[in-house]
Amino acid sequence: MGMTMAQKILAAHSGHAAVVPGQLIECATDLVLCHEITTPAALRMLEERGMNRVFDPSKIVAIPDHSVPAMNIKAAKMYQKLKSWVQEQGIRHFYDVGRGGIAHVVLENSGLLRPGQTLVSGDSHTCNGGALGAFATGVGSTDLAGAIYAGRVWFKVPETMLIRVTGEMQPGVTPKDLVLEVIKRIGADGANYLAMEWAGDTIDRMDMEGRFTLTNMAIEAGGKTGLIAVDDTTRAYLAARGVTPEQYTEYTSDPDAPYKVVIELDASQVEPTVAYPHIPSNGRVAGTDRIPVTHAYVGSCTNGRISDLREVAHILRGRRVADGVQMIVVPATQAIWKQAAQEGLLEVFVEAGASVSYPSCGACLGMHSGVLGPDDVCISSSNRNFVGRMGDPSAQIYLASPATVAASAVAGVISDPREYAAGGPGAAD
Ligand SMILES: CC(C)[C@H](C(=O)O)[C@@H](O)C(=O)O
Ligand code: SF4
Repeated sequence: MGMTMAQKILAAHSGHAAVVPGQLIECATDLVLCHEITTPAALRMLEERGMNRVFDPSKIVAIPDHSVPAMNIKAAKMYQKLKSWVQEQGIRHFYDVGRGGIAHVVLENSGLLRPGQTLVSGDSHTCNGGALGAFATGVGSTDLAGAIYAGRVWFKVPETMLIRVTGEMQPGVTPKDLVLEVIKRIGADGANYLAMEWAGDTIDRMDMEGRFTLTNMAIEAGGKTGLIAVDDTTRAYLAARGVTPEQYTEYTSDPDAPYKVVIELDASQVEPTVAYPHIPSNGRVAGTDRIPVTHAYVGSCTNGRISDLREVAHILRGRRVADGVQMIVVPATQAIWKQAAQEGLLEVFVEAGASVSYPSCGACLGMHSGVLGPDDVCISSSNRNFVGRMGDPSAQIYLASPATVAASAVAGVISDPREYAAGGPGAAD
């Protein structure tokens, strides 16, 4: 019996020639990503036991991103804790405020995360990194403490769900719509503890940014991680970041790999999709109900990348955000912010009446910089629409692609972005 990519990576990190789904292994971690929300708890555990050390300072990547710049004293203390630990332990890969941004997106772009590696972090969207052919997953603070101290974690080897996507996406349809469609089909627990491996000609043609959007949302279906095999697109992406093929290992699933389930998706049949409150699996076709919105948010580790911002600018150029709608655009990292500025995208957003914010998780999880009030209705490019996720529990969150968010911001009601192709409603020319 062959092995899946997930099995092969885990076997290589646990000293076994082969592993089988369900097997408990002790696995070496190549990278540990640390942010200021969950790391302090892990550090406290280690300190209380006199175990305050790191297994390898060059394999820890520290990036404050959730509550930065600090909005209150508690947040300032968490940031201080991360920063003082970084200094005390000689951690080299520290992306301070002003030099980083949302951790998952900073990491994917850094050249530090490479195919064949294992990555853990105290953050559920660590699965994002799986688009690079790495086994990347979120862990709790106790496992995080173990990883920081010993560079090892316990895993149960997951079974794999193969999602084979074929065909051309219609214009106006994006990877976000594909992943919302898959989660709608399988349910928010449809991939519980499964590795979600994406393949097929649609994925082969997709750029890395779109692939990260797919693997990022594995956790919204309960997945242990998302995975995409390395191809020329991945290799070129890594080469552009100075990573050479000798620095990584490519794993692919065997033809007779034991997939638990195979999902077939015809991309040409997928429409712009919106996940209605309060669960990401509650997808419907965008614009079916023209629901009035008070807020529009573009950002997060799912959809705050440069290609997302370009799509938003494409719709906003020459148009205005509807009166009564507060739109915020949050480039995911400093580098993306700079790129967006150079391309004139930020000017388009400001001209349209949107507010451009500094890179952070703030609005995505209702911490700062865009918290929703009672009964607010937000169309969001993020990944979670749980009760209270972005602020008041009575607020309603609808998840969608950046294009759908932009179209809805202009219309003032949830809309199909295909109506906003050049020359559509409100266009300047
Ligand atoms: C704060 C953090 C632990 C959390 C997570 O793990 O996902 C956050 O990033 C989120 O998206 O809800
Ligand atoms: S952007 Fe949102 S989903 Fe991503 S890590 Fe930050 S809070 Fe979590």
